[in-house]
Amino acid sequence: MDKTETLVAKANILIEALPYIQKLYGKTVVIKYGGNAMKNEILTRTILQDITMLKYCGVNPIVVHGGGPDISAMLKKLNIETQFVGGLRVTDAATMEVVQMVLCGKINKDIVAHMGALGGKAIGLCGKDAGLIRAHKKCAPDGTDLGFVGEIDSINIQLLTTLSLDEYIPVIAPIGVGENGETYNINADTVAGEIAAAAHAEKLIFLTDVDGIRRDPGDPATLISHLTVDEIYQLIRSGVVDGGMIPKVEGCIRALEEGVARTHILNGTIPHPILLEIFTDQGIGTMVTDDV
Ligand SMILES: Nc1ncnc2c1ncn2[C@@H]1O[C@H](COP(=O)(O)OP(=O)(O)O)[C@@H](O)[C@H]1O
Ligand SMILES: CC(=O)N[C@@H](CCC(=O)OP(=O)(O)O)C(=O)O
Repeated sequence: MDKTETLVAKANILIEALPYIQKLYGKTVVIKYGGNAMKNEILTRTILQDITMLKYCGVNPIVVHGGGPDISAMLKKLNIETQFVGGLRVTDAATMEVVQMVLCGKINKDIVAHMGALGGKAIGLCGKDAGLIRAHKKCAPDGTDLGFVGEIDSINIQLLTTLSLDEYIPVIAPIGVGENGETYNINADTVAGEIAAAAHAEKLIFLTDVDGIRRDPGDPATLISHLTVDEIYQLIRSGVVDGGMIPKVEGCIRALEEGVARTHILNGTIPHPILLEIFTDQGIGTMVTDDV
């Protein structure tokens, strides 16, 4: 291949993205970046590059991040025991302080700084900023006292719209604020689902540590590329979808209820998962929609 042919081949790759960019131009894409997918700095960089690239293509990404493993590691260092009930961390006052420090003080600021270094105007927020996520104490179905675990009442979507229109990329830590200023710990998947629903986003993407939903959770060859909401309910009932996957599919269902067209569960431990999903025909991972 001579120099011109190489340049034309490069240009063609860019041009292939055009129809996908046209479809998403000016639309909102909510991306949940899970703690289990955040472990490798080089891969994290490719994800933050993808998000920055989306913004420069005229798409409005909103990022919600997790950080469960980092919270657990910090609690362990501090000799604070941690317990999960139904996938939610039982959060007493001491745990809440650590959750807030790790999510808002460390992970949120690290993501914002990395995205800033890549040229993205990332702005770090938690639910306390301008009442972004209002919440009240959540009651577990079995009556367990979950402490400061929150249930979402409302999302200040106007704040996110304003920031997106001003070219910012909101990066949100999943902490809610109560009526009297209480701090609440909320599962990041739940926050992402509610924000996608409130924003009437075009897409909701969960980046996790598996390639999507599998018929046999231990066997990568059983990846399911498309599921409807009815099929998801069957998979939950049969125990195939379990543990940390449950809040993700619930987030998908919540977003679909509010008119979000497509929701996806993707592997965040491979390079450029977002661009691969958005800018290629085949897509990757599992797509959940409300019809066939
Ligand atoms: N049917 C399934 N297919 C794939 N993974 C599943 C399934 N059911 C449960 N899981 C589990 O869900 C996990 C992802 O959730 P989680 O660990 O909470 O990730 P994150 O930190 O990204 O939120 C997977 O690592 C896997 O162990
Ligand atoms: C109530 C509750 O469980 N909150 C989560 C918030 C962080 C989170 O959801 O992080 P991942 O997405 O990495 O799991 C926690 O304390 O771990």
